[in-house]
Amino acid sequence: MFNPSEPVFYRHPAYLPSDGTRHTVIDPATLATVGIIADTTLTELETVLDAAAKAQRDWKRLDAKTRATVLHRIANRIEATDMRHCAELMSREMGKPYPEAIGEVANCAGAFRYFAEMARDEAGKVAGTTQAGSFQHARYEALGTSVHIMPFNFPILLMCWTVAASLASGNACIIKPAPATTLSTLEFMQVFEALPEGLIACLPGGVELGSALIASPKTHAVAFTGSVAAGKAVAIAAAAQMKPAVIEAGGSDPMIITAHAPLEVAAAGTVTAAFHMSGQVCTSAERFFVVDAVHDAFIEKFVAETKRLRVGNGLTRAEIGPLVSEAARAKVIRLVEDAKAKGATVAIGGKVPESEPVGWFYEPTILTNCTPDMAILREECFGPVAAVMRVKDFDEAIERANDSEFGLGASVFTTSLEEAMEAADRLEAGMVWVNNPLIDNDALPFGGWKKSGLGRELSKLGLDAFRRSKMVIIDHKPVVQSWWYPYPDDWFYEDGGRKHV
Ligand SMILES: NC(=O)c1ccc[n+]([C@@H]2O[C@H](COP(=O)([O-])OP(=O)(O)OC[C@H]3O[C@@H](n4cnc5c(N)ncnc54)[C@H](O)[C@@H]3O)[C@@H](O)[C@H]2O)c1
Repeated sequence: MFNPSEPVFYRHPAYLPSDGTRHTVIDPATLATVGIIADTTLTELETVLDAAAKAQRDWKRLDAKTRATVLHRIANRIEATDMRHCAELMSREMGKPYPEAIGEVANCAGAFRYFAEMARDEAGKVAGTTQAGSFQHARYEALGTSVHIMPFNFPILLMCWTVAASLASGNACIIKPAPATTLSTLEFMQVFEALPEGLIACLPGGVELGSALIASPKTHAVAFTGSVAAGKAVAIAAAAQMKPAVIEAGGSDPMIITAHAPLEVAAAGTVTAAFHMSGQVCTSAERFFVVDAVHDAFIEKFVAETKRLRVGNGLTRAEIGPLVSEAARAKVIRLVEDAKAKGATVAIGGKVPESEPVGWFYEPTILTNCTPDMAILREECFGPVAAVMRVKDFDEAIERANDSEFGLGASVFTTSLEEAMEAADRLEAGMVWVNNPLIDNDALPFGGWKKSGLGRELSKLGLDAFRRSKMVIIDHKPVVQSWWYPYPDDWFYEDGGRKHV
């Protein structure tokens, strides 16, 4: 059994790498080594892809009901398994507070149940026919083997969203976890026990392995979640192979506090939206636009709520764990210092906590008096920092919120129905939340506009990403069609030219 004081050396049980490189996972709270992982070699990759192709040939031929039964078994297994070890590994790998890690894993069963039933519900479309005696329809079929390239921040939940849809569509799945969160992902793989051998695999590795998976002729679809820069590279690499790719990229979500905001609720909600997982949620609220009429009252409450947060190791009673890496914290420091140099005021935080000198911690921070020339209003910060800008009114807030190359999510706190509906209409984002940020729903499409992504996860769109349509026309009463060769004589002018169609 896992011993937290001993680093783990991990080799994938099915494919033991012999001569590959290794990477070390460091606990960002203590800087201790959590594990040393043997990365997948390109030779091993071929073996895994061949096994996936073999398993997929049978999997895709199964009837939808049987496939759904297997997916429900996976969901049952997730619900029945003691996931404390997996959650603890996740906390130690990337700093996520333990209750959030256990919550993430517990939430995964829903996607398997949802896609199991959705794939059963419809497998295509029967169209009204263009002529009698013809059965004209489109059916959905599996693509083959899908590649799932994952980020560190929700290594298991986000993997389940696309893996469930892909399996339900009849595909094999190859998962490439983020190097930092390989151990918890490998630990979670036990829930796939009910699947035929070879149909799913988790391969440790970095960018080189991810690129090889996309380039391989043995893979047929890509699901990527990560930064905008990597997402662009993945989209281009997939396009070069004409492979469909769902790209879930980064963001810098706006949060609007209107003159009609319920301030108590807004202060509590924004603390979670900004600082949940130390701001390392793709839909973390980073840019705050607060209407002048309530600005000072809101900031007072926002600061008071933030004071209640405890910074510390995610395995202790702390809400704010460390950033995932030294580089991640360096970026936060750069953005805060740039904002301060350009006139921002630190309302709270703005520094490395004295209580946590070892790990990659940063205090939950509120910056006021922010202006659009500050890098923090242009770049994704991905840290526990709320950059607040005072705006004249609701219209200015919407305009400022949309002034971004990102378009993942956007949130508003208001009790005005008119403002809520206006915000839903006018915000340029793939997801809009009014009075309840960060929520998702398996039945609704998840994804971003602009540079925040291409394609959608979850919902029917998330299923369609892993299947291809085939138009099928069957004439069950065969007749010679009027337009078939040779052309009838009366289609010609007397001089031999064609008259009309
Ligand atoms: N839109 C969403 O749903 C969503 C959800 C979670 C996280 N994110 C974003 O993810 C980022 C944080 O995650 P991260 O730091 O792990 O992201 P990252 O881009 O550094 O890495 C993500 C994954 O891509 C792989 N990778 C990187 N470059 C690659 C390439 N050229 N070819 C193939 N694979 C490549 C990495 O090894 C890793 O597995 C943030 O920007 C966050 O906003 C987005």
